[in-house]
Amino acid sequence: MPISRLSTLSDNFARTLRTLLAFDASQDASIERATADILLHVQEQGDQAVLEYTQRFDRVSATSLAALEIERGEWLAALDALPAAQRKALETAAERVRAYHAHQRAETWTYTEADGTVLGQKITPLDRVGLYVPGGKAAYPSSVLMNAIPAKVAGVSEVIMVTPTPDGIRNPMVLAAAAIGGVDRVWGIGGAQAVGALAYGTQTLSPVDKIVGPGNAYVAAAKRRVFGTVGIDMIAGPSEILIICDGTTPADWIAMDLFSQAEHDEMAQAILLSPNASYLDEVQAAIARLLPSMPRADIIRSSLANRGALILVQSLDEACAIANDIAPEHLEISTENPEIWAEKIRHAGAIFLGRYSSEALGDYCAGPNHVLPTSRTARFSSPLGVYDFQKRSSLIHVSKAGAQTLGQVAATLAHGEGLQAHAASAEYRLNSTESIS
Ligand SMILES: NC(=O)c1ccc[n+]([C@@H]2O[C@H](COP(=O)([O-])OP(=O)(O)OC[C@H]3O[C@@H](n4cnc5c(N)ncnc54)[C@H](O)[C@@H]3O)[C@@H](O)[C@H]2O)c1
Ligand SMILES: N[C@H](CO)Cc1c[nH]c[nH+]1
Ligand SMILES: [Zn+2]
Repeated sequence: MPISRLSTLSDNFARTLRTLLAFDASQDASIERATADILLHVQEQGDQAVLEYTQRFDRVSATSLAALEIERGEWLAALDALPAAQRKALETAAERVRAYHAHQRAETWTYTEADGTVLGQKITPLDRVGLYVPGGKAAYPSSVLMNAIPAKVAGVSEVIMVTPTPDGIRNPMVLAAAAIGGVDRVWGIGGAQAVGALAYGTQTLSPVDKIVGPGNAYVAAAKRRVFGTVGIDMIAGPSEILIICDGTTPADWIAMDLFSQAEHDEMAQAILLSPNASYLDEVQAAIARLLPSMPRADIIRSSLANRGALILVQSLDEACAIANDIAPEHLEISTENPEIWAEKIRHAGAIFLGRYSSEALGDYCAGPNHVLPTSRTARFSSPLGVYDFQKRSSLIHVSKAGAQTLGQVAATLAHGEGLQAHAASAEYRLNSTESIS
């Protein structure tokens, strides 16, 4: 099974690791060109461009964009028809995701100074957001919940979901999840054209204020490009898993954890760090043995061959340092006393502690969000959360007494900046004889 074996002791380790990580799919030149082209056409031609790209990439035969809206009746019917076990699992996951995200809700706050001046921060939910739910190579009902629930917990009034329907096939579990998650409208469109439609609006689809959600390299590149016209949450591209293992977790478990992210996409990245060379041999053997039975073996094989690695480290301390450099989307710490190592981790989208916390549980139902920063952006980005759907406005209510002290400070600074109107605006209120409060 071709997967790179690296050792931190080899001379070229740092360079090899960089090459392995360097590939940022959303920056790939051909993907960038194609995405720019698609966005331009959507901006210029609206509905017609979205329709044509959807026909081309998703092989959908609709003749108007309006025909690609999936009506609420269809989601409710999908929910009703869902096998009981699937419905229960979706509802359980939704409940856990809601409970977790309720902790993130920020509230408006104020405080009052001695002279009666009130300062604070007002929290307002966004008006209208677009959720991108991927659907090219797999259907993601779980991503519907992960996107929609924090938006609704934040109080967003209009939640518009887009998701591709390859060959025109509408996934019933995705539609049922839209009903459970409280989505307002659903469109069967995907890729860069869907991001463009949400950002610029078309004749049929009104623009949104912010686009959130994960997607493939085209989606990630499109989100990067429309940022500024709309807000975006982060770059959540092809999935990544980094595992630190002390060598005592069953090798099959770790092999399957690597597969679990590799199976998303040929561009997904799965890496194992261990100080135990014979354990890396065991995991490699487990990969070779288990892979042929996986339905998505081809995707897993490409992902592991192109972007995967089993890396021999000198110590778990060194593994933590490498993890911080990689800043993975998901980090599993599969060791004794994982808390000790977790304390040393500064950059990771989500940290899974202990041998029983498989990353797959976080993907579906642990509660925290599975929309996470990829491509090393965990150095500065956070998981999708309620905070992505809330914005803050500063509140400033200066009392008459406060205007006397603040007015002097402001006027002095304004004169220093040579901005006389600013100074005068503050000074008018000094020792004012006006009786207004
Ligand atoms: N980071 C996260 O939180 C997270 C969560 C779930 C999934 N993911 C990732 O999301 C991705 C989902 O990818 P997907 O492909 O299954 O679905 P997707 O919905 O992201 O992409 C499908 C769309 O890509 C476009 N496309 C495909 N080939 C194209 C081409 N040659 N030119 C232009 N456009 C093209 C099409 O419009 C198609 O509708 C995976 O990489 C997965 O790892 C990430
Ligand atoms: N691992 C993905 C985030 O990178 C999320 C997901 C959804 N379904 C399965 N996995
Ligand atoms: Zn996953």
